[in-house]
Amino acid sequence: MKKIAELLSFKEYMYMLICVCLIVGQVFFEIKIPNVMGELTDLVYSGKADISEEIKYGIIMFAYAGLSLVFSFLVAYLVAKVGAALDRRVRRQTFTKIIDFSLKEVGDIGTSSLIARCTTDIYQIQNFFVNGFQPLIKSPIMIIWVTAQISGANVYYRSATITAVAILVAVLSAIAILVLPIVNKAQYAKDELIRIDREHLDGIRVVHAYNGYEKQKERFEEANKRITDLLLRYDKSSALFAPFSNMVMYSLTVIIYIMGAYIVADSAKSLRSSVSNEMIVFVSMLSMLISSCIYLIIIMVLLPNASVSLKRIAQVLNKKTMIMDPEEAFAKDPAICGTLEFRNVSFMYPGSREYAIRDISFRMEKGETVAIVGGTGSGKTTLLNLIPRLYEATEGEILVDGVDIKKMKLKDLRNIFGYVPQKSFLFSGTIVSNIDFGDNGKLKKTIEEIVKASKLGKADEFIRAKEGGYNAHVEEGGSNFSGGQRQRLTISRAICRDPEIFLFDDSFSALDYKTDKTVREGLKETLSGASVLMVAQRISTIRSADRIIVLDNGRMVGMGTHDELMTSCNVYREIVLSQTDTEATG
Ligand SMILES: Nc1ncnc2c1ncn2[C@@H]1O[C@H](COP(=O)(O)OP(=O)(O)OP(=O)(O)O)[C@@H](O)[C@H]1O
Repeated sequence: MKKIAELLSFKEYMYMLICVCLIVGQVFFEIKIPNVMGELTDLVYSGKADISEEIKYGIIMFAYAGLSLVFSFLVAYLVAKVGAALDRRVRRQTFTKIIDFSLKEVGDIGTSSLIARCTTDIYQIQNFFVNGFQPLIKSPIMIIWVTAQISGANVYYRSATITAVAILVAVLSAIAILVLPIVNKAQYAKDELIRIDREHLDGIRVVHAYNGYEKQKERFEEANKRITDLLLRYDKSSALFAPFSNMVMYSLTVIIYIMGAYIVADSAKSLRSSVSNEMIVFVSMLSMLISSCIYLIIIMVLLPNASVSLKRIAQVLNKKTMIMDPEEAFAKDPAICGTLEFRNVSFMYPGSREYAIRDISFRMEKGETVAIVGGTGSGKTTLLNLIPRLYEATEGEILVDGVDIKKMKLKDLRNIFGYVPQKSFLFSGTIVSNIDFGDNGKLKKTIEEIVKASKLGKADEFIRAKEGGYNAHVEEGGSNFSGGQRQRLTISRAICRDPEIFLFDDSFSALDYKTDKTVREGLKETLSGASVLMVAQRISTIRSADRIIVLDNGRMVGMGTHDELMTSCNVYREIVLSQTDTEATG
């Protein structure tokens, strides 16, 4: 809450203050109306009123009602203005926070939940603020003011009112308390629904190819039913609000009229007009009092929705980012570049009890090409992900250019690498915006440099063949490109970054053997200064590496050249033999 409150500017706080003043004005004018009505009734009973005087009272009441309406409109306008600004800032703040999250924090909350929090939860908060602010401030003021006004009224009226209000508040508050856990569950059930939708869309090819509709429908239906049941329970509980409140209000009005009738009958004839007048004014005040109580309680029903959303946003904003800049950053020596060292590095995924990699030590010199090979799940990707600190090593040290990566500014560290992930990822935009992506602390790339990188990544030819060439549109996830084309574009992106160290995570797997070879040779010739750490499954891809690291079950079981490992490392030899002769020998 504090974090959200901090997002408002001084000017916006002033707007809120003005709103409060306007609401006080609104209440003042609304309360004036029954008082004027009382005076008019007195006048009518006295028999001294002429029509012009009655019209005068009518105009006064009309003016009060009009002023209250204008004030209400001004409040709504200012609140909408502040609400829109708040909405925008909460959205920005949440997105900025998520951008800083490491894979661990994203995993902790879950991608679908993060999407829901950035969209529906922020909307709930904004909606509550815009629609709830006015009644939230106005109702208590109205209740206090009206109570003060009717405090001098007949003791029977007062006792009946106090009893009715007490019943109303107790019952409606109990309903509101009942509703809170339902809202909480419904919000999380929505996350689950988004997760299923997302998964279905991501895996749509598999669903179609495997006729998996029924299974998907079942999963969706299950989650959908859960959310419908919860919403139904919420609606059923909230549905009691209006009828119950109306019942209390009408019953009380009837009770007051019955009491009034007895009181008038018992009064002296000369006092009857003023006693009936008191009753009429009291009933008008009463309707204001009860409707304010109802508004306040309706707000209490909407509040759980907003407060759950607020809590979910606060969880994101307060989540500690585990991977961040050190307090005192270490500037690396510019003369040393392209070296990488692992010192007894181990890593365990959050929530896992087993090490994904264990006690890894090696050193890569500038300009060297080191390949990592190993069976499925042996820890190759994990090892690579630790270098740009996508995850934090559990034990040991990783040094880049002689500096512990934890002591470097994240931006400086990541500027050193050209990272190509296992799954080629393209952003929606153009080819140019995808190749020239991010910031590497150097000058913005020229189109010539982008083309040069694309030529090296063997992407230039198909880019030119595309309609629009380098400005061709890239759809979400790069879905209008083939797997191989996506891989070449992501390789070109890494080359364009002009890094000291390339990190390739099985980045040549979707290329045919010839292209794989040409790209690697091109890289070696043109970027002879850059070091390369590459994960690859194909022996033909890694065979010419200066050194090959063999992983097995997270442990390093061999290191050396292809020929050395063929004689010294069983695991390596088995991998080579398991591949066809053509693949193994290139
Ligand atoms: N996010 C994660 N959470 C928990 N465990 C994980 C996670 N990612 C990977 N693992 C586990 O860590 C181990 C190493 O996985 P990793 O992806 O590094 O293997 P890999 O050698 O790259 O495999 P492949 O060749 O199949 O890509 C595996 O046992 C895997 O199940």
